[in-house]
Amino acid sequence: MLTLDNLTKSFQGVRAVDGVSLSFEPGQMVGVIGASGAGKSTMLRLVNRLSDPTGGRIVCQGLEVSALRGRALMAWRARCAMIFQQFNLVGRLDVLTNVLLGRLNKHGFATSMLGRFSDAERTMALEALDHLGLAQTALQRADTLSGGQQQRVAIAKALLQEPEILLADEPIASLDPRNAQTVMEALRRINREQGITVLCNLHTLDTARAYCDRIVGMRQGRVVFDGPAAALSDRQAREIYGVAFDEAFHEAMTSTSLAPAVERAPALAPAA
Ligand SMILES: Nc1ncnc2c1ncn2[C@@H]1O[C@H](COP(=O)(O)OP(=O)(O)OP(=O)(O)O)[C@@H](O)[C@H]1O
Repeated sequence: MLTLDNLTKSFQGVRAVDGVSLSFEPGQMVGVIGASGAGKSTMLRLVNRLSDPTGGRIVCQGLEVSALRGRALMAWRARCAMIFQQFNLVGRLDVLTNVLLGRLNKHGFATSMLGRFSDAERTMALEALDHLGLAQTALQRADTLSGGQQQRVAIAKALLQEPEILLADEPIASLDPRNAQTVMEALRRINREQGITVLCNLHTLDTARAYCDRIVGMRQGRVVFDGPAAALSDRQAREIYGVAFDEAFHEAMTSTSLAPAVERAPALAPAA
C-alpha cells in the first residue's frame, strides 16, 4: 500500500499540492485528472521524489519514502518507474539500448553507457519490446519511430526497472488518437498481467473512464473526487475541470473515441 498523508508542495507561495491524502492498493490503475495547473504532475513527481514535499508524508509498505536519502532514495526510485509526455529516450541510440538503459539503477551510469549488459538483460529487453509489439524495431534508432512507438519503448525501458509502481505523466498528451489508444492499452495490459500499480495523469475524461479502475480528480492542488470511474458524474467532472470542462469534453468528443478500447481484444495493434 502506497499512502500519501497530508502531502503538500509549495512553490513561492503557490500550493501546487495542498494537503493530499490518498492510499493506493497494489495493482490498481488510477487516472489522475484535472485542469492544467491542478497539481497532477507535481503529485507524481513527489511520489518518486523527483521533487521533495514541503509538508506531509509518503509511506510505502511501512517505508517512509519522504524521508529517504542517498542510496535508499535511489532504491525507491528504482521501485517506481516514471514515463513522461516527451518519452525521454536518447534518439540517436537504438531502441534496444534505450530499453537497456532502464537497468541504469542496477548497474550505475558508467557501466550502462559502456553497454555492459548481461545476456539475461538483453533477453529481458527483447521480451519487453516483443510484449509491446516492437521487437522488430530493436536495432532502429529511437528517433526513427513514431511517437506512439517511442512511448511504448519508454514503457519497455520502465519495465526493465522491474518496478512495483509505474508513474505516467501525461503519457498520451502528444500522441494522435490511434497511438494514444495503443499506449493506453499497453499500460492497461501491463497493469492487469503484471500487477504493477499504475498512476497515470490524463487530460481527458473519457480516457480515464475507459482505462482506469479509479479516478482521482484534482483542482487547485486538492483532491476533489476519488472513486471508481463509473461513479464520476458529469456534475463532479464539471467541478474538477471548472471552466476547462468544455475543453476536456470537447477534446474527448472530437478525437477518435478511446472509450471502446477496453472492450476490444487485448492484443496490441501496431501503431503507425
Ligand atoms: N518548479 C515549479 N516552480 C514554480 N511553480 C511550479 C513549479 N512546478 C509547478 N508549479 C506550479 O504548481 C502548480 C501545479 O502545476 P502542475 O504542473 O503540477 O499541474 P498539472 O495539473 O500537472 O498541469 P498540466 O496538466 O498543465 O501539466 C501550477 O500553478 C504550476 O505553475
